[in-house]
Amino acid sequence: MKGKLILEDGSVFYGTLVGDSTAVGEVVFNTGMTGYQEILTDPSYCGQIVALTYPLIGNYGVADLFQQSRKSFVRGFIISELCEEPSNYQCENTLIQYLTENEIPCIYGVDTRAITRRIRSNGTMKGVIVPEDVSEEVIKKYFDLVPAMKEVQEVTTPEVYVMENSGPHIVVMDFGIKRNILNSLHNLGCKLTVLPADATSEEILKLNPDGIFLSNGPGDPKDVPYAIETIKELIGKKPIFGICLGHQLIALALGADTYKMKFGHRGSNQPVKNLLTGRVHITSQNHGYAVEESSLENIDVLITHRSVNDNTVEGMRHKKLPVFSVQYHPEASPGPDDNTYLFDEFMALLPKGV
Ligand SMILES: NC(=O)CC[C@H](N)C(=O)O
Repeated sequence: MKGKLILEDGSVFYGTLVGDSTAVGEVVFNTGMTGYQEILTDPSYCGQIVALTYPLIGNYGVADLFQQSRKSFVRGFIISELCEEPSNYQCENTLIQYLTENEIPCIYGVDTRAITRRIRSNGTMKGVIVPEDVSEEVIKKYFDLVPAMKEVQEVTTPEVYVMENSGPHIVVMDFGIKRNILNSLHNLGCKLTVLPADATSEEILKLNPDGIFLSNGPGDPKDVPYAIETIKELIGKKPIFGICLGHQLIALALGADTYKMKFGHRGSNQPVKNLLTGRVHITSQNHGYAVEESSLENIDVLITHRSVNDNTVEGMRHKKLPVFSVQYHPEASPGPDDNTYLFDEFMALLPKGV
């Protein structure tokens, strides 16, 4: 079926819909050449319509192995050329079938580079995907739909679960965690107890963990004030490591501030400088908010990493307490393995970690 994507600035892009896709969300772009299934199932994209800048998507199909969470939480997907004949030894299904079976709205055959240029000039915008004949009036109604601000509640685990192991015990606060973060910690021997986002500090400390991990997740970090309060109560009591949303929540809990970036960082080729070693690592990223550097001035933290592209804060460490975090995704999936050393650094902070 023919369809269109309408952006908040009034621009319209015509293409083909998978099924009779309809979607409304914040339109963002990802520059990764591969990893479309990991992007689809990364809960941090909940509430967003993702445009992929790489021109050919679907060419290696989909497989359960790449799944990063129980389902896809993206509101929609925008593709230039959708490959319907994948070729790969791991391929279990075609992308188009996966999108259809999982009812993920998608428009393809559109100029994703033009869309990206719009977003880069105007900043992240709301967008709507609809069949071609849908009237202006209905489209306006979609735009007026206030996006649900409860994304973390939508993606977090509904119940506590444990991944057994013989090493240190980590409590994971799940704000929308990617499977490869859990696997990265589990592969290092950690026993993981995964708690919902609204777990209290008493519930966490009662488990007497060796360390606490704060996950990635969707939306504005300021939309989860209850988690900020919990983290305030945990800082200094146990070693803490945070990734992406977890990093932003640590900053807010320490009294620093976060802000919305113009169009964010999403892709698997983002250069980040480790200021402690001087080395530049290629990183996988997916974030639209960042920690405000000036707000860290009077707080006891050291900026440890910076984006080489725009100098924004990409990592920090408390000067006295065992708390550190990064804005990017060291577990990759998709992306390079350059940054797995951060999980080793977390292990080194734990009483039973090495
Ligand atoms: N990957 C993440 O955890 C994203 C964090 C936050 N939702 C942001 O967009 O900045």
